[in-house]
Parts: sequence; structure tokens; C-alpha cells
Amino acid sequence: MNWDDESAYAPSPAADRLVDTVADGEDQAVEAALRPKDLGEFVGQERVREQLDLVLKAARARGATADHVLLSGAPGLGKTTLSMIIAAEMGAPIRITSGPAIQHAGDLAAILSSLTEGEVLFLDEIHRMSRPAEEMLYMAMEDFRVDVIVGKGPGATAIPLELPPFTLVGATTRAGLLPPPLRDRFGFTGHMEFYAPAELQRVVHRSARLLDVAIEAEGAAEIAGRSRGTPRIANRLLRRVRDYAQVKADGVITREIAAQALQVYEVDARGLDRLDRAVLTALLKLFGGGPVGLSTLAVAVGEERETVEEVAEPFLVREGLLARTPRGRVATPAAWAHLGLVPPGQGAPGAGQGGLFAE
Ligand SMILES: Nc1ncnc2c1ncn2[C@@H]1O[C@H](COP(=O)(O)OP(=O)(O)OP(=O)(O)O)[C@@H](O)[C@H]1O
Repeated sequence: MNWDDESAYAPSPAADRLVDTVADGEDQAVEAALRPKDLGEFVGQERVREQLDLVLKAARARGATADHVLLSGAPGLGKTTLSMIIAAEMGAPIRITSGPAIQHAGDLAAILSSLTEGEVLFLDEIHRMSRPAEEMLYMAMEDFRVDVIVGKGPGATAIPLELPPFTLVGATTRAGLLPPPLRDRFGFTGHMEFYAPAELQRVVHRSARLLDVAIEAEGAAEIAGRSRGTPRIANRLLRRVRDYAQVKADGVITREIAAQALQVYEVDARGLDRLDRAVLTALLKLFGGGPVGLSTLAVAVGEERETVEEVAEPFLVREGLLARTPRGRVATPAAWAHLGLVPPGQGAPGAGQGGLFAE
């Protein structure tokens, strides 16, 4: 994706998917209530948690401001939550902004110059900051100083401005997009992984308790298994299943209720939704499992090329259901199994075609 392109900021055509990783309005309204408040409450991410715990404890023992922290990982894995925990653990206030909101170096200078000593500055999508702002940030991170340019042209002068020590917490979906000079200025880098089902089950239990929802262990496991390794999706599915349990049952989320509810919302046992299944079904049924070109596949499902490539495929690839090869998209044996279809030539005699088109 070209980050300088205005269209990159437009909502994704699949933005209202229940399994979308980006927060919608409803998510934002409830997420504040569901965020863990300290490292002890933060589920999973053992390595990052343990290392961060050491960094923060050491800073506290020295009476110093914590080193700058870079958090990388997919949306909805808890980067914002961790930044708030860092501030809370350091007993410091937090300021939250994002790369796209800082288009001019002056925007950044205004924020930096108003920070108080020890404050945490959370910069989400740090890879989308403008180049001049990025260059100003280098100096601010290293020397706690910025040069504010006053005037224009030959008469312009740089006025140095001292900053109080602060902790920058940068978040990015792709650490590889950051220029090395910026990456190198972080004292600690934590890579957030997708969550294991057992961890998501704990997230669901915790959220259910906070939302005052009755849930059985197997109900939480059912939701966790369909949440694509992402707490934000787990919390969203939990809210939809809660609605279903209230309307169709006695309000208690059991395994059956969770499965029935998510069938209504078309999120299958592995977390694939209608779009994912449409792509996979076309690949298997129309193209015999591939290889097929991306454009052809997109036409077959009636979606834009970009939607298939950027919205549907990453999860299918991660799940080992689809492979991107130089000759085109190819389904894996797991894809056939997941949709209950038999690859051509592998069925019982006479079952090939029937299996291919079986539901
Ligand atoms: N480890 C965790 N334990 C419990 N809940 C979590 C955890 N990580 C995330 N959550 C929950 O998931 C939701 C999304 O988390 P958060 O906003 O921190 O993600 P993010 O990585 O910052 O996403 P984005 O990149 O879109 O800003 C929050 O409501 C939070 O409560």
C-alpha cells in the first residue's frame, strides 16, 4: 500500500466485517472499560511482558524516565493497552496521538514542547509520520531537544528548545517500515504475537466478567477459537454472542449458544467470515485449487483486487489455507479439508467431481 496516497486513509471496503481488526465506534466505546490496567492483568505476550517489566522496574529503581519503547504487531493485539500500562506503571500521565495526525514538524513540536517530565507519548502508526516530523523526532528522542524553525527562506533561524525527559512509545503494524535511524533510537522493541486460543479464552472470560455476562468455559473456548488470534475480535464476538444469548436463550453463553450465534454472524469454527470463505470457495470450486491469478480470483468473488489481497488473504495465508506463489494463488490441502471438499483426483472413484462441488 502507498501510505502517501489519500485513498489509503479511506475506510476499507470490508470495514464493517465482524472479524475486522480495526476498531469501530462500538469497539472504541467499550474498549476503555475492558483494557487491563497493569502488567499482571495483561494476558499473554509473555516475553514482551517479562522484558518490559524489567525495563520499567529498572527505570523506577533508578528514579529515571523509562527508555523509549517500540511495539510492533497487527492491529488489536494490545499496543495501545500496553502503552497505557507503561504510563500507569511509571506513575506518569500519557498523551496519545498518531503518525497520520502529525503531518508537519510544527505539529510535533507543539506536542513535544507541552510534555511534562516523565510523561509517556504514545505515537500510534508511527510509520505514517511525515519525513520532517520524523527527523525532528530523532533529535527529541536522543537529546530531548528540538530545533524550532522560525521564519522562511534565507532569513529562517533554528531556535533550540529543551524538552523534559519523556518516554516515547511508538506503535507500528510493521517495524520493517521504520527507517533504521528511528528504529535504532528505541531502547526496547517488543513484537506482539497473535494470541493462542487458551490466552484468548482468558481474555474472553475476563471481559465477560467485566461486562457482567454469564459464560461457561466451553462457551469462552468457542469464541476464542473463532477470534483469529486477536483480543479485539474476541471482545467483539463476545458482545454479539451475548446479544444472541439474551434474545434466544437465558443469557448464559454455553458452547452451543456461542456456536449458533456465530453461525448467524457467519464466522465459522476457524474464524473465517463470508468474504474469506467466498475467496476460498471460488479458488477450490472454480479453479480446482489453483494456481489462479489474483485479478481472476477477485472477479470471481465480485470484489476489488485489493480487498482480496489485503483484507481476505493475509488471514488465509496465516492459517495455512492459501499460498501465494509466483504462478498464482494456490489452495493448500487444509483448505479442501476445511470446506469439506475433495481435491480433484483424490476422491473415491466417481467421487471426484461430486466431492469437488459438495457443500
Ligand atoms: N493482552 C490483553 N489482555 C486482555 N485484553 C487485551 C489484551 N490485548 C488487547 N486487549 C483488548 O483488546 C482491545 C484492543 O486492544 P488495543 O486497542 O490495545 O490494540 P492495539 O494493538 O493498540 O490496536 P490498534 O493497532 O488498532 O491501535 C482492548 O479493548 C483491550 O482491552
